[in-house]
Amino acid sequence: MNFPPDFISSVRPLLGSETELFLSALSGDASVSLRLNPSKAVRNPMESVFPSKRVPWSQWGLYLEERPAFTFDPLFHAGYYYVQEASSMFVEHVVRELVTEPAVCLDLCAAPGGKSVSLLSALPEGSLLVGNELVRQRAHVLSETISKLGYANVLVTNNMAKDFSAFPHLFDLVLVDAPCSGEGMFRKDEIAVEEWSMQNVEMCAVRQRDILNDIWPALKPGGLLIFSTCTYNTLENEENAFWIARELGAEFVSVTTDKGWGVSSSLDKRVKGYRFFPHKTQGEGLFVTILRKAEAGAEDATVGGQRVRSKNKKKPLPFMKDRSAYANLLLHPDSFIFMEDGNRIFALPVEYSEVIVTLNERLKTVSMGIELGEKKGKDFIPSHMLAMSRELNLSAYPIYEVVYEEAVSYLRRESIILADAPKGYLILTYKGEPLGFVKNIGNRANNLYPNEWRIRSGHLPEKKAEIFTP
Ligand SMILES: C[S@@+](CC[C@H](N)C(=O)[O-])C[C@H]1O[C@@H](n2cnc3c(N)ncnc32)[C@H](O)[C@@H]1O
Repeated sequence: MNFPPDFISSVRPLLGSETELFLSALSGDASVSLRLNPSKAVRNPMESVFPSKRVPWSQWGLYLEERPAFTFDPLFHAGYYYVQEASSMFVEHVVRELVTEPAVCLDLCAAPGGKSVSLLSALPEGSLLVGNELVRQRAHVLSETISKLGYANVLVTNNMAKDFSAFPHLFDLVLVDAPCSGEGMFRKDEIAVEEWSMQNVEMCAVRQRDILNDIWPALKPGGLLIFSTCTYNTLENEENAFWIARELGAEFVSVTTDKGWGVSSSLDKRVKGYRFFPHKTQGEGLFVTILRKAEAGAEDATVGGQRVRSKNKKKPLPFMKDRSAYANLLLHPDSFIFMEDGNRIFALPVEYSEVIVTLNERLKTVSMGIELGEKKGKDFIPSHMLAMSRELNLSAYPIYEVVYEEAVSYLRRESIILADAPKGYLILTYKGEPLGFVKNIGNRANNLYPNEWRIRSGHLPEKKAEIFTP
């Protein structure tokens, strides 16, 4: 691969005699990995995934020997696993080691959702995750990723970092997986190579400081910031990490790593950080640093000492007093508060319902808790998010198990014919896992799979694309 000469000259001082090994690894093939969704993969243990070896810093990460056609595996769409680059899974290790109490967590730059997936599996039970993404279309991709996982303790928003200054000290943990120059993605993404320039590196470094400065007031004193990039240069990494500690007021925090993982330490003695280089670790380029915000002091000075509050306050949404119509949809209805927004019905985890409602009043919400469905006249149309939720009560609707070809046809949003099935709303399952709802009207079933998520390819692979062996 032809790397920009300025990029090569910028890595030489960092890597010295290892530069050639690094460049040759960066020209090689990226490894294929996925992380199982612990909330859904219970019936299919890790061992049932075809030839694979574990990602050592992750409890649920696996390397595959080849890249299957994931699109045609129904369990991929059912949220059984997420295709994720291995280095990124290090966030799971950091959170598991440092966060031991339920936490309110913000993943600020979250789309497409890889690190949110890691956070959700590692945060202690009883935590809340706010997954935020600035770019609207990408915020919907994030919501799709999170919905498929089936967690209820999540809010997905589409805001700028500074919008969160309306919530001073709300978050125990903030992850800023910052937009960066993407040098670590060079072997996966040719566009990242084409777009690389020193000016872009400098621009990214400045933008990262702006984002960090804007989000700082929302982090609790004593709270943790995880700052990460998928690039190698020190301007966006060590320099910015040092700037956070000095200018925003924070101390570096370490986590343990095993020598065998091949993780390198920061290239600057003033900074604690973790680096993933492709000639040393099996994964793409990554830099991670962790800082604890000072207990008191400078933090709010960055916003002029004022608690900035958004004026864009929507009308508060009412909680429903009569829960009877929807309670049977969930396995643990008493753990939820039911809420109506227009015709849409949501279930929010009791312990975070007020926080979610407050956030929803001031932010652009894409999804929250579990969307149960929509009222249309006398009809109630169950939502796809309910089908994906691990809270779904499988006895709320009749179940219809489909075979592989029917599952792919459903995921393409084709209308399907179900032999001997009752009329009305049904849950389609594949290998016992919910794929979504249909409304069976007798001679055919109306497909309720979300149009924007459908498999667009008409091709069907010769071999069933299935990750799990029977
Ligand atoms: C490195 S990606 C995040 C990847 C994601 N955390 C994951 O693991 O799947 C950075 C994200 O930041 C978003 N972004 C771009 N500019 C931003 C800004 N000024 N403030 C916040 N986020 C921004 C991008 O749209 C992009 O989705």
